[in-house]
Order: sequence, then C-alpha cells, then structure tokens
Amino acid sequence: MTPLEVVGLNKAYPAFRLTDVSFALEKGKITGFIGRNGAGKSTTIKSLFNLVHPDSGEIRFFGLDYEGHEREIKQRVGYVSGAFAYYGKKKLRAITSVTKAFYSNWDDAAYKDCLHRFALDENKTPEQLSAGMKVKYALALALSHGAELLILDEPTSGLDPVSREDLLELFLDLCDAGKTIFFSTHITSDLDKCADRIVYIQNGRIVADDTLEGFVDAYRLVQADPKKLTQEQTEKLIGPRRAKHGVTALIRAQDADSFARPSEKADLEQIMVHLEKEEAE
Ligand SMILES: Nc1ncnc2c1ncn2[C@@H]1O[C@H](COP(=O)(O)OP(=O)(O)OP(=O)(O)O)[C@@H](O)[C@H]1O
Repeated sequence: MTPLEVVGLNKAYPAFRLTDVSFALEKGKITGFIGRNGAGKSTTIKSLFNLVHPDSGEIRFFGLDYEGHEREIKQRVGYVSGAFAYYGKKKLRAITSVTKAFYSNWDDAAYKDCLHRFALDENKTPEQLSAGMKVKYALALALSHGAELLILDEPTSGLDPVSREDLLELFLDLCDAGKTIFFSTHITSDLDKCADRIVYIQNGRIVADDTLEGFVDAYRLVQADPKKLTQEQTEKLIGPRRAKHGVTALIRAQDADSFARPSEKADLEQIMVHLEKEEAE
C-alpha cells in the first residue's frame, strides 16, 4: 500500500500557486523534497494535513482519504516541523503525558528507548532545548506512537553538522526498520547521503520525481570557455553560470560525447543551481 499519494494538488495564493502537484512515496524509502525558498515545499506539506486548505486535489495516506480518516491517519503518520512550537515552559514529561493520550497505540517502552537514544532529559522544557533536541523530541513522540510514515519539514535546518549526521543515520536505521520518510530540505548534501528518491518542486510545480540515482545520472557538469564552443554545444548548456575560467553548466548525460573536455558527475546541489538558473532565464 502506498504510504502517501498526492494527485493534482492545487492551491492559489495572491502571489503564488501550487499547480497540479502529484507524487507518491514508496514504502520503506527516504524521499527528499527539494526546491528553492518559496518553491512551495511547506505549502505542499501543510496541505497534506489540512493546515493549508487546497483548492483541489486528492491526498491519500495508506490508500485512505484524509477527510473521513483523519484520526486513523494521525495514528500512523508522524509530522515534524522545524518550526514546531511546544508549550515552551512545560517539562517534556508533562507534554508527553498529554500527547500520549491521543494515541491508541502509544508505546512507553519505545518512548523510553527514544529518550535514551536521543539523550533527552524529560525534566527540561522546550525552551531549554537546542534546535536539534527539539527535532529529536518531536521524532521521539512520532516514533512512540508507531508512526509508519514520517513527514519532516526541514528537520535538519539549524542543526550543526554532527547533529545532522546523527539524524541522517537515524533516518537510515528507521528506513531499515520499514519506516517511510519524506523530508523537505535545501541542504541537498543531506539527501546525497541518505535519499532513495527525490521530488523536486520549482515555482509550485513538480519538475522531477525520480530515484536519486536516476535524477543525478541524467545530468553531467561541464566547464568550458564559451568562446570555444560551437553553436550546437552552446545550445546544449543548461543554466550556465560564470566560473573563474569560463562557465560551468549542466548538460544532459546523453550529450556528454558532444563535448571534447570530459564532463563530471554533478551532485544534487550543482544540478539544482543550474536548473534554477535555466528556469530564471
Ligand atoms: N498564508 C499565505 N498567504 C499567502 N502566500 C503564502 C502563504 N503561505 C505561503 N505563501 C507563499 O507561498 C509561496 C511558497 O511558500 P512555501 O512556504 O510553501 O515555500 P517553501 O518552498 O517551503 O520555502 P522555504 O524553503 O523558504 O521554506 C511563497 O511565495 C509564500 O510567500
């Protein structure tokens, strides 16, 4: 059963529009949701939980419509937002005891495991937690009610490199345990390390939905002196940007043989910066 399927989601704001957003998640996989600032990542994620009311579209968790199955879906899905505000002055112990009452399958042993694994002190208040600890606490709650699907809106932003690395390792462990993870980020190097799939949103439209490998292997990176390129080669450049010596640009992998100088493999960040340049022109 597909953990999440989004079909034809539309939402218009005065100066922005989500247009026909469709994608599906694969069970047990980590899917990265990428796009530049304001591309529509948070609007899409909030629409999943009716925190933003879409104008149209279908959203199904585990084959169930959100409307009519909200309670069941909330038991099976954990939503963690980097900007989540808890009762700042209450101790974690008190927040947990309120939260657990909402979940029929709350597992105290799993919760204790998470506290231990994340080195969380229940006597602290959210105000006393660092950004990374807040994300870990939110994850601890999600994992303690047996969430099968974790939807995380920028969980690694604001974390130091070591905490980010810890979290990515945790995601890989969760994935091995059969959980499905969907997380938005613009720290694309995090996804190079752990994602199986990439969903890429540009100006409110999904422009790629592929395996990480398939997405990355579709492009190559070239460096060239534009004066030495033929018209045909110039036309093959995607989002050329000035570099110290000439330009760097993406090309489609199948065009690599048209260039004399060997092209390199591009990473997600390089692909994104050139595709965004191309889109802006
Ligand atoms: N409540 C709202 N009313 C009007 N416009 C909104 C509202 N919420 C978001 N927007 C606009 O929708 C666009 C997409 O915003 P969104 O927060 O979804 O982007 P994002 O991809 O998550 O960006 P970031 O990476 O910066 O968090 C932006 O132009 C934003 O200004």
